[in-house]
Amino acid sequence: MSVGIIMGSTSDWPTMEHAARVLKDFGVPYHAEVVSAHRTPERLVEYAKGAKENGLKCIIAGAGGAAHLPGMVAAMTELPVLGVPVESKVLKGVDSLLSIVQMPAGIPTATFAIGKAGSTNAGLFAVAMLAVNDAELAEKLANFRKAQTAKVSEAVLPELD
Ligand SMILES: Nc1c(C(=O)O)ncn1[C@@H]1O[C@H](COP(=O)(O)O)[C@@H](O)[C@H]1O
Repeated sequence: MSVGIIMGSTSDWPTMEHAARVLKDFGVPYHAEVVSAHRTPERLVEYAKGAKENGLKCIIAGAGGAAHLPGMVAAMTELPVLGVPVESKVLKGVDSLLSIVQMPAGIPTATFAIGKAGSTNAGLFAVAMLAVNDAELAEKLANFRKAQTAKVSEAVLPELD
């Protein structure tokens, strides 16, 4: 049981490391690497076609700008692909978001929020999918949610002067 994390460039790591952090914290094995539909198209084909037999259960794919990576991976595997739009400099990630979200019917690609929140949630979503068939992981996820709720409930706002 392991999760693949891929990204179009090393420059995406500050965003994609949040997905990796979630998986690490939940004890889910993952393998992160750079694969680009544009810059390493042959590597992409090899990665996507071999993903299932290499033991991956799902793939978290992050990319920025003309973010074709998640959709192209989804085109070549039946594994669930979770797309993370990385915030781009010029268009603030709206380009990445729209590139990932508007897939043609037949090749579903889950799309998360732009940036850190999306990457974190993609990690949590992968955990939730794996937890369906893993009672120990399901318990960890339930405990995480309880702790999060408690933290928010106990939050104290500052008094005004
Ligand atoms: N969107 C893609 C793909 C792809 O979709 O295959 N490959 C690289 N890129 C994106 O280009 C941006 C700039 O990359 P550089 O920082 O390397 O110039 C990154 O956000 C990357 O995800």
